[in-house]
Amino acid sequence: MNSWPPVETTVPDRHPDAPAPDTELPEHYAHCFGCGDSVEHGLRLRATAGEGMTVRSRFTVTTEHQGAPGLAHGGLLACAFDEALGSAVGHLLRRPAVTAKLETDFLRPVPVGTTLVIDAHLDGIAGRKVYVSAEGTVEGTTAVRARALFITVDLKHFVDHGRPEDIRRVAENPALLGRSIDVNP
Ligand SMILES: CCCCCCCC/C=C\CCCCCCCC(=O)SCCNC(=O)CCNC(=O)[C@H](O)C(C)(C)COP(=O)(O)OP(=O)(O)OC[C@H]1O[C@@H](n2cnc3c(N)ncnc32)[C@H](O)[C@@H]1OP(=O)(O)O
Repeated sequence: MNSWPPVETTVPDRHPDAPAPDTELPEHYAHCFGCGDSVEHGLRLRATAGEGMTVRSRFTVTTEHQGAPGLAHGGLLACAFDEALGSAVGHLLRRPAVTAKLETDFLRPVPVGTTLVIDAHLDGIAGRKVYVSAEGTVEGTTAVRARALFITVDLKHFVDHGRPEDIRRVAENPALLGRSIDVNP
């Protein structure tokens, strides 16, 4: 296995405004496929802040998430990890960030009807680069591991690149961003 993080990093402190351990984390965007309650067949990940630089997420696999009969689609599992890892970065650092690289190891199939518990850990930062990893277990057995590089960005990143009508909807109704992000800090 390659060394991780792949570059020299420092381990940051939790942001002073990071949610306390055991706090249930809100969805970050109502229309997010990973966590949004408005997305009918979305993953609806639920997350809780952990101790130190950790966040625990849970994803229950439904019939809409199949790739093979009765088994979760690997791409959707990767999506669940993207969300879980991004949630750790966003909530613990209180900074917007986007995924630049995401790698997954699928060790065991994940059946429909089971809940994957994803423990994400923020491993280190180097400038704008944030390295984070996670392990997903089903009934105590490791099923998926993932590692990712997130890059911190300004909120302007989303305004510049997002579809204008969606940006406008959020500006008109900031509640779409849940309680995670203060658009007028
Ligand atoms: C007040 C705020 C509070 C906030 C907190 C709220 C709580 C929030 C809770 C929850 C959060 C949400 C959870 C969501 C989870 C899902 C996230 C997603 O799915 S994001 C969508 C998919 N990803 C994209 O769309 C990115 C597309 N890519 C880009 O836009 C650019 O490529 C970007 C921004 C990633 C980098 O572009 P550049 O121009 O800004 O910067 P450059 O110089 O290219 O890269 C910076 C450094 O990173 C390295 N880098 C970039 N990409 C790399 C890669 N693929 N592999 C290795 N290194 C890479 C570069 O080599 C450079 O390194 P060197 O500083 O020179 O050492």
